[in-house]
Amino acid sequence: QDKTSAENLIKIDRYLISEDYGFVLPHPQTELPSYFDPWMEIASNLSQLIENCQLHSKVEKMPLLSTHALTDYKEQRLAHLALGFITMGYVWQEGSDKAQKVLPETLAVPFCKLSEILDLPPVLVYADCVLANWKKKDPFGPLSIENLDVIFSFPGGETSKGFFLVSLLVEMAAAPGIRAIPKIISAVLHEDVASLENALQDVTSSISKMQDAFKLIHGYVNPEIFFNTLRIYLSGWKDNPLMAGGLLYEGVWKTPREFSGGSAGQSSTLHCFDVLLGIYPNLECGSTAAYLQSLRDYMPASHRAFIQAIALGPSLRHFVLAAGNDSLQEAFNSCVSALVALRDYHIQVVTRYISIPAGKQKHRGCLFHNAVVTFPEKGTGGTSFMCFLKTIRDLTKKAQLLDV
Ligand code: HEM
Ligand SMILES: N#Cc1ccc(NC(=O)NCc2cnc3scc(C#CC4CC4)n23)cc1
Repeated sequence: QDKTSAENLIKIDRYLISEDYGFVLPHPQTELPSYFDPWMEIASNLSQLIENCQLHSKVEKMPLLSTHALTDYKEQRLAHLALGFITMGYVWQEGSDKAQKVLPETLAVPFCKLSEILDLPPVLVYADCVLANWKKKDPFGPLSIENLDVIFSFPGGETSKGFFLVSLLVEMAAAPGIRAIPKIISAVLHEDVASLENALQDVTSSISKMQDAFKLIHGYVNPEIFFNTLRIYLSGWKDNPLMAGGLLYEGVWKTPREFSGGSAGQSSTLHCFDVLLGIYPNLECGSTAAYLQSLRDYMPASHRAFIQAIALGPSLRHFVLAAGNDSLQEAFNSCVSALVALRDYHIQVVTRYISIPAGKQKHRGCLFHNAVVTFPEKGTGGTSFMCFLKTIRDLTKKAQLLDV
């Protein structure tokens, strides 16, 4: 009885996770009822409005709209996405050293209302601009980068679009791996070594396909534009020296509130593989563990619950160790190695897209506005997020099962 309940606990469709798209929102809505045109016009022309310095006046003139009409889940995700883009544009349009400290109530009130409904924070999150920010150009065409487009983008044009679409394709490549997780859990529960080995191979091949998709970044994202333009718009207002106390959400809270910048640490995919394989950044890693844990609050509630359900399930590691079966152990270890390779590749990309452009940056002060604003700045070389990425990569390596 408890086996079937554990198996029911882990069925992905209960968590708004798609068989084909994983955590990606399938076929996102791209339009809202015309009542919301004031929001959609601004969000759809954000780069132009910023470049022509018209964004502020457009937002000030925006009517205070009610979110009552937004009853459908995909409408709510689209509205949170649109208001998220407008908010980041509004706060950062004068550059990272002249942040807007007050968000007008015509933006703050509906944005916070929608955030409450969706259990997301009132800041642009990964689930918005990567998972829900896409459409096919030709609806009957393939899911290839040439046939995909974003719904909204920031200044930096093709680079902004490329960054979100490449991340989307990596998330789509993860779908077979996510789909294999319930199979792994039930194989462990039924001590079915053969099915377990197959399901682990599905995860391994899915992770290597994620890395293949990742390679597209070099053709679609320009390092200088990423670092000097796009990065600014992903920044948040937590522990941010220039926004002490955070952003004032007018008409919502009387005092300013802090929220972290967008981070891919908010992607549920790697959290799932980490928990499945027993890669827990434990407290000895200090800020890494706390930081990763805090990122789960920035995920859709149902995705967060799925990660929790895996954590509460049977331990895959213990079962593989106890089985003492070489080929099973190899299947487990190749899964871990694929994850290490993906994180190694990611670190190389971060070096090319952040460390090198940062090194060319004349005024070093601008480095303050990381999207990850939770680490004290240590200057470019040992810059804090690089330590975070290397810590989590090294933790992944340690998850290998040594020959017993
Ligand atoms: C120009 C390309 C990229 C740059 C500069 C970049 C940079 C970073 C940085 C600085 C972090 C540290 C935490 C944060 O600030 O979010 C991070 C974390 C992360 N990034 Fe990226 N990233 C890039 C592309 C991607 C892509 C395409 C993916 C695939 C989905 C990805 C997945 C992740 C994940 C999962 C984390 C959390 C840390 C981990 O679990 O290893 N990144 N990235
Ligand atoms: N200097 C500097 C510096 C520059 C960048 C960062 N961090 C950063 O861009 N995080 C976001 C990220 C990392 N990897 C991936 S894939 C998709 C996304 C996304 C997104 C939207 C924002 C939710 N991301 C930190 C420091």
